[in-house]
Amino acid sequence: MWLPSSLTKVLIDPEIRGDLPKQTRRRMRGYLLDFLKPEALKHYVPVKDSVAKEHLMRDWFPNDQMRVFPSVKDYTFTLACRNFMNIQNDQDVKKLCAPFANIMPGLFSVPDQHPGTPFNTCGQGREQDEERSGNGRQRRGDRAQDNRLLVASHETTSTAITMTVNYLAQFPHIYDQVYKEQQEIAKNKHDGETLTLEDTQKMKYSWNVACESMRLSPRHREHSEKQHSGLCTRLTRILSTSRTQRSSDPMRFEGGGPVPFSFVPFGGGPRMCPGKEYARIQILTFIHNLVVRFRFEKVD
Ligand code: HEM
Repeated sequence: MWLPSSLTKVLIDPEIRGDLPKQTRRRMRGYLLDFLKPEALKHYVPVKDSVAKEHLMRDWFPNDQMRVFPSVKDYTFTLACRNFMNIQNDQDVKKLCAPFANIMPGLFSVPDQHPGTPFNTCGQGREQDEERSGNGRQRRGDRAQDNRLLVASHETTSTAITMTVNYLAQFPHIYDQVYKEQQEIAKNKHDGETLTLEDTQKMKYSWNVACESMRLSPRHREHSEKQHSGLCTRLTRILSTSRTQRSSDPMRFEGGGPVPFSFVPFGGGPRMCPGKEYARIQILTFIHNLVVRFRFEKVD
């Protein structure tokens, strides 16, 4: 059960929760926009492509069945560590992953300090995180900034990828069209050549499918609100996205796209999610590598 955001607000340490004063929020948005400009995105695509390949070959290839969400979270977490914290070594990513996994559930829990509760475990995760970065070595503000970026970029995109895989597994005729589009891109690559930003721009149908998966999943919306907790509560007060158009058709995103505010997984207006393009290339590189290598069906 999700707790209403007004309740979570009073429970969480503001530094973790990301409920920022207006000025800090603006500064962070400026910093992020710089980080996420097209030149930067261009460099992220080959990295995301290689990490997706490695991830699928290592974690998916040996298995007949996969639990998609936990596995995709490893992929997005590795990328967030590489892109935002410059942590390149897999062992270091793993070290950070455990305390971070403990922090996440505690952010949205009842403040019960008893051992074993999510809130208590969250505190321990945070201490480990402080130990990792060394109290003197990394300023508290910088660490909070890193944590916010990790939270904002990591679970939202893994939820979107999971919903897209779920959608593709449910609708074989849509899977076939995505496969065709991705094969078209794959067949023009030589061995070892990575995807580029231009390639992701050609993945129009696949992006429509990802958008449709996000739109059809109110859980996704709740999830991104949870993960961006404090960063994105404004829109929820005026819109219920789970009530917007419900019939399934990825082609609605063609041409001028759906009517304004009928599709708002990234919010809208001046506070619209600055990570949209980053999320788009992350989702598409994963889907590309998945569909050109695997056929899959839903077990549960
Ligand atoms: C599928 C993935 C994602 C979804 C669905 C999503 C969704 C959202 C939504 C709904 C908002 C609130 C917008 C509003 O209030 O109008 C938001 C804000 C925000 N998002 Fe995302 N997001 C995603 C990925 C990301 C990524 C990858 C990053 C960072 C790299 C990011 C960083 C942020 C930040 C910093 C804000 C606050 C912006 C502000 O208040 O000015 N998001 N996001």
